[in-house]
Amino acid sequence: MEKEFDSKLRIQNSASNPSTQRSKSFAFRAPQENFSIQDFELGKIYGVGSYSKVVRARKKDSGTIYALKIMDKKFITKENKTAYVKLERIVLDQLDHPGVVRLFFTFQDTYSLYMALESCEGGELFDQITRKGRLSEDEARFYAAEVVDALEYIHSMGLIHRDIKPENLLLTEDGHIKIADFGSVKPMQDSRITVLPNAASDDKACTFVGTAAYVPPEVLNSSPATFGNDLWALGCTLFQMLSGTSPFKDASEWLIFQRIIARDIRFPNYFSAEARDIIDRLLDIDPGRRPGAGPDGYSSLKKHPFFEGIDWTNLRSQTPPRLASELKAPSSGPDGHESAWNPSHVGDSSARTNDRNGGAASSSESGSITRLASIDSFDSKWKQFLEPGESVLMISMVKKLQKLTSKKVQLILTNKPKLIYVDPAKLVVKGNIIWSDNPNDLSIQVTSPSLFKICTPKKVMSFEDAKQRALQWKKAIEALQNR
Ligand SMILES: Nc1ncnc2c1ncn2[C@@H]1O[C@H](COP(=O)(O)OP(=O)(O)OP(=O)(O)O)[C@@H](O)[C@H]1O
Repeated sequence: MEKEFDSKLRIQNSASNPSTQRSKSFAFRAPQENFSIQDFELGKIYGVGSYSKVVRARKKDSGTIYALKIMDKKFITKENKTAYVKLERIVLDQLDHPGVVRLFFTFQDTYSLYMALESCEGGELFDQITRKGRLSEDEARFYAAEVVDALEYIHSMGLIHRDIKPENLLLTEDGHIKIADFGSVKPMQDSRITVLPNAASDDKACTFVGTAAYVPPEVLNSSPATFGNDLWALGCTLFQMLSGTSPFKDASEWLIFQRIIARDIRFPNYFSAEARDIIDRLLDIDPGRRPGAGPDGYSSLKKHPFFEGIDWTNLRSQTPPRLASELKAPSSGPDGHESAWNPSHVGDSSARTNDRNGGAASSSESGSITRLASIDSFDSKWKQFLEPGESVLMISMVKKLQKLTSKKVQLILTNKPKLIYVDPAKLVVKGNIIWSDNPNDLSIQVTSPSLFKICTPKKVMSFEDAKQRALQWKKAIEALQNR
C-alpha cells in the first residue's frame, strides 16, 4: 500500500531551485520526512473533513505543536481524491503569506498520509460568529481586511481558492486570520505555482465546487472559475460576520441556489451604509465588476469606505478582536485540551483508543423542540421517511464519524418517537436507533459544541454537527424522553 501510494503521490525531489516554474523536477519547501505517528503526542481533534481528521499534535523531541491532518490512504484512493490531496500539498508548499496556513512537513505510513500544518489555536471564524451571535462592524472590518490581504496574495499567485467561508478562515491563538483548506483550489493558466502533471485539479467547468451557501451564480450557470468566485464568497462571509447567518439561506440546497440566482439579498437594517455597499458590490452578478476583480486589481476593494482606517501595510501587527472562548467540556486531555485522541486506528500505532466523553456543556443555549424542528435542511424528500401524522422534531445534515472516515447523513428525530439516519444521496435509511425513554438505554454525550455521541447498550455512534448543535440534539432527545 505504501509503495503504491508513493508512486501516486511522490513527487521527485531534486536540487533544483524551487522557484523554477513548471520544471519537471521539484524540491519541496516542506519536506517529506521519515517520521512516524509515534513521534507525536496527540491532543484534541480540531475537526473532521470529508476525507481527513485534523488533530492537535506535539512533536515529542522538539515540543513544537502542529495541526496534523491525517488522511486514510485507502479512503482517498477509493474516493478518487488523490489529485486533490496532491494539489493541496503542492499548493500549500509554495504559499508563503502570514494569512495562509503554513505546511511544515509531510510523512506517511502504511495506512495514512500526514500533513503537519501550522496550528490555528483560535479555531474557526465560524465559531466566533456563532459564539458572539454576530460581530461588530469593527471586528468584521478587521477580519475582512485580513482575508482581503491574504486573498490578494493567493490571487496574485494565480490561484482561486473556491471555498472561502467562515469555516475555512482559521484564527491563530492571538486572533489573526489564516486561510485554510486548499482542497478545492484551482490554479489559473498563468499560475505562479508549480503544478505537477497529475496533481492538477480537474477543470470541469460544470462541476460544482465549494459550499452551497457561498457559491456564486456564475458557477451555478457552469461558467469557468474566476477570481471573482472568491470575491462573491467574501461578500457572503462579510454578510455572515455582521448578521450571524449567510445571505442566502433556505431549507434545501436547491432553494438556496434559487435565491442566489435571483440575487435575493435582504440586508438587516443595522448594517451601515458602507457595509451594505461593499457587500452589494462583492455580490455583483457580473464577476468582473466585483471590487478586486477589475483591471485596477485590489485597490478598489481596499479603498472602499468600509475599510477606512485600515492600515494595510501593518495589518498583522494590529491588535485583533478578542476571541470568544469555547464552552469547555469537563474532561481534559494530556495537553490540557479536551477530547484528547489516542490513535489506535491511525497509522501503524497499536495503542488503544482512549475516548474521553465530556459531559454536556453549559445549558445557556435556548431552544425548544418546536423551534429546533424548523432549523434548516427540512426538505420534502425527508417526508418519505415519516408515517402519516408523524412530524419531524429535529433534523440536520451531520457527519457520522467512523474511525478515520466520515459519512454525511441526515439525522432525523420525530415525535413518534423515532431516531433515524438516512443516506442523503441514496435516500435510504442507514440506521434506526432503538428508541427508549430510559437514559440507561439511550443517552447523548456532548463532547464539544459540534461533536456528540448517541449511546445505546449495543453501540456508540459519533456524530459531528458542523452547525454546532450537539447540545441541541441532546436537549431535543432528552426532552422527548421526559415528555
Ligand atoms: N491548521 C489547522 N489548525 C487548526 N484547526 C484546523 C487546521 N486545519 C484544519 N483544522 C480544522 O479541522 C477541520 C477539518 O479540516 P480539513 O481540512 O480536514 O477538512 P475541511 O476542509 O474542513 O472539510 P472538507 O474536506 O470536507 O472540505 C477544519 O474544519 C478546521 O476546523
